[in-house]
Amino acid sequence: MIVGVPKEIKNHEYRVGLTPAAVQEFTNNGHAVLVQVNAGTSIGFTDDLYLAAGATMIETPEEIFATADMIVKVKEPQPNECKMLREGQTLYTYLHLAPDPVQTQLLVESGATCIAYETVTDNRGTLPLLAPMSEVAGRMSIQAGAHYLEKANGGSGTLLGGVPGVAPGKVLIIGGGVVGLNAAKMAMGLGADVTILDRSLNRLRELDDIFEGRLTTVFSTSDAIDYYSSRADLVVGAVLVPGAAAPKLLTREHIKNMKPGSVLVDVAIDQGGCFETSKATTHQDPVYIIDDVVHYCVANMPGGVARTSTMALNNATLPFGLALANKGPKQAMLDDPHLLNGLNVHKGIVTYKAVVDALGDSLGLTYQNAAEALAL
Ligand SMILES: NC(=O)C1=CN([C@@H]2O[C@H](COP(=O)(O)OP(=O)(O)OC[C@H]3O[C@@H](n4cnc5c(N)ncnc54)[C@H](O)[C@@H]3O)[C@@H](O)[C@H]2O)C=CC1
Ligand SMILES: CC(=O)C(=O)O
Ligand SMILES: [Mg+2]
Repeated sequence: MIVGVPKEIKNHEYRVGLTPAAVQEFTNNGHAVLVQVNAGTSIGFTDDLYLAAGATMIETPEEIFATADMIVKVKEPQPNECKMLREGQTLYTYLHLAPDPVQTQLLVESGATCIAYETVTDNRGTLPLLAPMSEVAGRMSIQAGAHYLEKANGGSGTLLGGVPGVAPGKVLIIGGGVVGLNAAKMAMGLGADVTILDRSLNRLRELDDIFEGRLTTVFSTSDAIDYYSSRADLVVGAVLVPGAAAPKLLTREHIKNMKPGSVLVDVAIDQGGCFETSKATTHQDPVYIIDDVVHYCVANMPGGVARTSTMALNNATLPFGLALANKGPKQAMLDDPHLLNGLNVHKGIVTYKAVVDALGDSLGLTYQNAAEALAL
């Protein structure tokens, strides 16, 4: 098949869908790969490296979208990219549709087969194509939080690790999955006082074991959020209900009761955010302040460390990408229920239940099971 890799166009998004090493795997399997000129140059993946891996370099995204059977990207397609997709073409990338009616409508209209990295599953019940970026974003959340706690950056002037004789800063992490675990590792490494909330008791047990009791685990209730957020210097939003819009767990009232100069990092913003006052921001303009609380809500945090993130993402996406190319998308999904779980839209039908639950009424969508839709 012909695989196309356009340059990412979201604000300060320097990741790229395929590394040169991944391109080599596709060409070794007999596929043609079209890569947009300069798609990876800024992170050291030069056009020469792609050429050496067997890619053909293409000047414009229009030509790539017009020619490729499968488009491999990182971020959700922007409106002008959605309009270039067509029936019979496969899109393999992050989508995050539940909080995004505009993109959902455009993908439905395109007729394309749209596979969302973030809803592909595995045998362990986790999300293997989301996990690497959650590892990155979880680690970055503490770096970002520490930065904005500095006085000159709008924060209270608190050092997360404290110093001998001065207590460390308090970090509250809401959601103890992959983002939460990685945020905790970084915060503990800095010497902060860390509390994690989760709805899963089993997950809280695992976290207690991993950190040998050195952090506080608390079952997530609104009462617990009330208590711990009012004392926190930094709150990281890290909940996920797969494919669905994030629940708004930290309300405007909670935020009013927080200490002035405290910082919120809403990593869950790509699913709409889990704080009532969150709205998506960019790497160029990452923060805003409401009720004296700094809000950091960058929806593509891993784009900030694009070289590490591109390699981490490709490690996870490559096996499924090769299956899609080698078997053809339909057979690859029918053979692998975990990949089939990634299918969100096919021939104008939304095949992911949580997306229809979030947007079905407003967009007039009806749900159809992914395997049935593929048979059409
Ligand atoms: N902004 C960005 O650049 C990035 C955002 N993300 C997002 O971060 C979010 C978290 O992702 P992961 O950690 O990989 O998910 P995960 O599935 O590993 O963990 C989510 C955790 O939230 C918990 N949870 C669900 N409802 C809860 C509630 N009401 N209260 C407390 N905990 C609750 C679950 O039990 C689970 O442990 C997702 O929305 C993901 O898309 C991930 C990477 C980059
Ligand atoms: C997961 C996601 O949205 C990102 O890595 O940008
Ligand atoms: Mg206040």
